[in-house]
Amino acid sequence: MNQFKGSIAILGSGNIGVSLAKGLIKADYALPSQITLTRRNISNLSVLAEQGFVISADNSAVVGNADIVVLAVLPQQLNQLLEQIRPSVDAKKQVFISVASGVSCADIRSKLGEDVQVIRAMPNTAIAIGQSMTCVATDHATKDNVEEVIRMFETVGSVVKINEDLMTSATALCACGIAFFLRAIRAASQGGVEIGFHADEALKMAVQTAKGAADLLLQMQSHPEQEIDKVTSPKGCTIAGLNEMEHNGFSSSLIKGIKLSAVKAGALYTKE
Ligand SMILES: NC(=O)C1=CN([C@@H]2O[C@H](COP(=O)(O)OP(=O)(O)OC[C@H]3O[C@@H](n4cnc5c(N)ncnc54)[C@H](O)[C@@H]3O)[C@@H](O)[C@H]2O)C=CC1
Ligand SMILES: O=C(O)[C@@H]1CCC=N1
Repeated sequence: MNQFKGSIAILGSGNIGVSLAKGLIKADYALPSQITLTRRNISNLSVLAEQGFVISADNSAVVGNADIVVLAVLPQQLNQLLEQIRPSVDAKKQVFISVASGVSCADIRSKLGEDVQVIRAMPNTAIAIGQSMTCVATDHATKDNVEEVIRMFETVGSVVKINEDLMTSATALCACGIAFFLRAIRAASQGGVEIGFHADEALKMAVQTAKGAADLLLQMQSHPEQEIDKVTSPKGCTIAGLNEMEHNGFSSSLIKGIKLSAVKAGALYTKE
């Protein structure tokens, strides 16, 4: 695998920033010494410093030395960050990757300069273990820069390039989506406890069952209903349980939740 040669800055090293940093190292895309992590309170990053990452609270200085800059603060923290780094931006040197929900490439260019290269990426927290579903979009970045960003995120999971206007939908389905599936696994394990298993074994069983379901679809390239049909014996216990769940709104609640998350994902940022 071709290691990235330059320097990466992750500005805002919270949940997703740190997950990305860990994933890139695990995938051998870069060495810890090539990645600088910033955060307002850097004492929270001391464990990562021990692992060889460069740690800083000075966003502006870090941007000046970086080739790839990942913007990983909350949407409501972004404008302040962009103001801090603007003096250090060199449109010919850095490529900006924003993972911030609901902030367009044009919004970022309007703060950093119209000639700046901005690509949006929407990963999920499974990026820490190389299993992210990441959607990538841009409105103007060069083909070479988009290809490098796709290569970067492909080292830590799957990538789909989408139109920028679908980015909030991707946020709901994939970035929020991991929480929805995690809650479903938790609920299944709670059901397992009610029918006789200890919590730890119920969780283990639910996790492996969920993993098997996902892998069946990935490896067989089949449709969920095709696989469900193989489980539901006539007059059997699966169809009884499944229909009871549907009567209680199982699919409907998932669809409604995803739709609400998509609306919210587009409404977290104010341009000022
Ligand atoms: N958490 C997730 O699963 C995903 C989050 N995102 C996006 O990633 C962004 C970050 O989300 P989280 O990691 O969940 O939030 P978080 O709150 O865990 O991380 C944000 C970090 O930025 C730091 N920060 C704030 N202002 C700063 C500044 N001026 N300089 C340096 N650091 C600063 C905060 O101290 C915090 O550690 C958001 O825009 C969110 O929409 C995108 C995909 C998935
Ligand atoms: O909940 C959020 O707002 C962020 C964006 C997608 C995942 N977490």
